[in-house]
Amino acid sequence: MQTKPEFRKAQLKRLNDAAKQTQAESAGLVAQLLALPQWHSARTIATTVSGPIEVTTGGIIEAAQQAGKTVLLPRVMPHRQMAFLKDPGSANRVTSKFGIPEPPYVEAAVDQHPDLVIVPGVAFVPATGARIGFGAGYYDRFLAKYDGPTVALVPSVMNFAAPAWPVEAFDVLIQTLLTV
Ligand SMILES: Nc1nc2c(c(=O)[nH]1)N(C=O)[C@@H](CNc1ccc(C(=O)N[C@@H](CCC(=O)O)C(=O)O)cc1)CN2
Ligand SMILES: Nc1ncnc2c1ncn2[C@@H]1O[C@H](COP(=O)(O)OP(=O)(O)OP(=O)(O)O)[C@@H](O)[C@H]1O
Repeated sequence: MQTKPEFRKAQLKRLNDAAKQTQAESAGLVAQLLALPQWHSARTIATTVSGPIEVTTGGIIEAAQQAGKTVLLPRVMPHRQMAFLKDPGSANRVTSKFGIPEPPYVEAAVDQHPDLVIVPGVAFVPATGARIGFGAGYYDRFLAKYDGPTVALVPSVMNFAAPAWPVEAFDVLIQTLLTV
């Protein structure tokens, strides 16, 4: 089996090649999310601002706002921690050195206990909930301390019948995986 870094490198190439397909699949995955009971009962939702190779999250953010839910976005912090902060609106996000728009750090806007966390990644095994992300362990660290519901939107290029990477003890399984 490939190591995690080897698998991630090959998978990132596949994600780049499939970017248009992933964009095309996003609306259907978001529609499934909006039908979940976990979505309806959540007052606060943690998601991300998606990049070009990820499932488009703009529709999630809009739907949450329209439903009166609070949108929380991650900000990368020292020691590979993430703070989830209330979305200040697209005009007030600050682009990190990794190119991801993030909320500025405002202590009063931190909420580490969202009612629902939508987890990004580069590959998933829907049958088991296994996930591999971009490789810094941010979500694994966060989810280790989070006990609420988790969901991932899995486009076809990220869908694996079995893990093609080593699943380790600290890898947190995702509870609900939505597929095309
Ligand atoms: N749209 C989106 N936002 C997200 C994530 C995501 O997966 N998608 N994240 C999901 O986690 C967090 C940011 N994730 C990151 C993952 C890796 C690196 C990274 O590899 N940076 C350096 C290496 C740094 C290091 O090794 O400490 C690099 O690219 O060289 C940065 C941010 C929070 N925001
Ligand atoms: N709960 C944790 N506490 C401390 N370190 C952790 C924890 N979870 C993962 N790590 C560390 O994070 C590093 C990256 O893990 P891994 O390669 O699984 O990241 P990933 O799941 O792809 O990334 P991410 O979760 O950011 O999307 C590993 O070196 C691992 O030791």
